[in-house]
Order: sequence, then structure tokens, then C-alpha cells
Amino acid sequence: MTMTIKTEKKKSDRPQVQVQKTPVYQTKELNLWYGEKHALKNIDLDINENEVTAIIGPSGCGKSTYIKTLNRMVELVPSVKTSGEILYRDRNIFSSDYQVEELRTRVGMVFQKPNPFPKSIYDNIAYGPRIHGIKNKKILDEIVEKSLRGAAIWDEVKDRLNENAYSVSGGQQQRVCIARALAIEPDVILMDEPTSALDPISTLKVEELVQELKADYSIIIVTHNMQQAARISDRTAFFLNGEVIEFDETDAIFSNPSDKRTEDYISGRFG
Ligand SMILES: Nc1ncnc2c1ncn2[C@@H]1O[C@H](COP(=O)(O)OP(=O)(O)OP(=O)(O)O)[C@@H](O)[C@H]1O
Repeated sequence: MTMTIKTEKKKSDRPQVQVQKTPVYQTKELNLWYGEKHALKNIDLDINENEVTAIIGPSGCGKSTYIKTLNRMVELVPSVKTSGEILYRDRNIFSSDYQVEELRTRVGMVFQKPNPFPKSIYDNIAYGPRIHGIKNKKILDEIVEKSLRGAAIWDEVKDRLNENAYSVSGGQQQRVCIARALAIEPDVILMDEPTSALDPISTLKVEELVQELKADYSIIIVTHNMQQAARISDRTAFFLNGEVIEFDETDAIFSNPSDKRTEDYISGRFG
């Protein structure tokens, strides 16, 4: 549900209309340890639906750990401990009765390096729907086409659906992986540096795609590329040493950061 409220802004006497967004994730006092290593410290972040949220910060500050916590993938590391809460659509994903499988069907993930399965393009996309019990060829054909169109790659691969996904370029493979994520009709897409292995033209295509996808999905993207965060995100969180130093609208973070450490990082003084 999206609610419209009227607020008074300091710079003008005229009332400004602001849209209050619905959070898809609410992170409350999240702490995470890998053994003794305290990797996330008291994280409080709300992620809004139908927005692109960028996570920036220097190497080792906890960006990947944070987004892998959102789909509980981080639990695959045996020594991990957490405290605090992450609410996904108002339910705590850490509570003992929460079904992690449900989360995995609602939250898709795209990784740094394109990682298609060593199967045909068609079978990559049909994989998730088949696991969910869809066997009808006509329905699978429709899902494959819709997902590849959604990932802006249909025209490039429609005559190559039976070829191995590794036979297309790296940039195309990444969009096939995005299509694979779309095929399960997720609510949220997590992206961990999805363009860092891509050339500039493929990067631009993925950036344009992210902009289009936010109409239907909520997107959280980890990026080392600050221009990318500035170009494509609505909100940006700056992480440093496992803490969120600043979280705000992207324009504010890049034009008028309130913390000196954010300013130093975005102006390239460290990291
Ligand atoms: N499996 C693990 N076991 C122990 N420590 C880990 C593990 N994974 C990450 N860490 C540590 O946790 C901290 C946060 O790592 P994380 O990968 O989340 O950082 P990051 O901001 O994504 O870094 P990068 O930008 O280099 O990918 C780092 O100090 C890292 O060394």
C-alpha cells in the first residue's frame, strides 16, 4: 500500500507532496559475527518497495554480508551468528517458524560473475519454474519468453534458446541470469556487483534494465562504482567497518552528505 502525505518543507512555504513508500525489508539492530569477527554492527535500514537501493562502501565493510543476510544465504557459512531482526514483508526471517524456502522463492539474486548453469539458455530460465512443479511446455515457453524479454535479452537470444548459456557473451550471460531470477516471479532482486565483470556497453544495458525493473520489483544493489550508484539508485546506504554511516536519498548522499566519512569516501579520499 502506498500512502500520500503532505509535509511542510523548510525552504518553501508551499506544502510539498511526498509519497511515503512501503518498506519491503526492515532491518532492526542487526549484528552478525563470522566466529569472532563482528562483520555487521547494529544495522537499521528500511528498504522500500519499487525502489533501487544501493549499498556502497570500501572493500570488507560488510556490503555482501548484508545482502546475503537478506535471503539468509549467509547461514551457509558455519560459524555465523546473528542478533536483531530482519522483517521481510512484516515477518521476522530469523524466527524459528519462518520457512527459508519461502524467502528464496520471493527473493532472487544476481551475482558478481555471470553464473549460468551449464545448460541451454531455455533450461536455465525454465529451471526455477520446473522446480516449482510447472511441467506444461506451453506455459514454460511463455515464462521463458517473458523472462528473457523482461531482462532485455529476448531479441538477442530468441534463435539460440537451445544453445549452451555459456555460448553467449559475458554481458548477455548476466542478463540471462537476471532473466533466470525473474522467472520465479520474485518480489525482490538482490544484486551483488552485477556489472563488475562486464564491459561498459553491457554495464549500461544492465543499468538501464535495473531502472526498468524497479517498476515491478524492489532492487538492492551492491556496487563499488559510485557513478553507478548515483545514476541508478533512489537511496544509498554507505557502509564502513560493518556499520551504516549514512542512509539517505541518493541525491542527498552524493550532493550533500551529512557525515564527513561519507564525503571523504564519495570524493575518493579513501577506499
Ligand atoms: N566466510 C567468512 N568468514 C570469515 N570472515 C568473513 C567471511 N566472509 C566475509 N568475512 C569478513 O567479513 C567482513 C565483511 O566482508 P564482506 O564480504 O561482506 O565485505 P564487502 O564490503 O562485500 O567487501 P568487498 O567489497 O571486498 O566484496 C570482512 O572483514 C571479511 O573479511
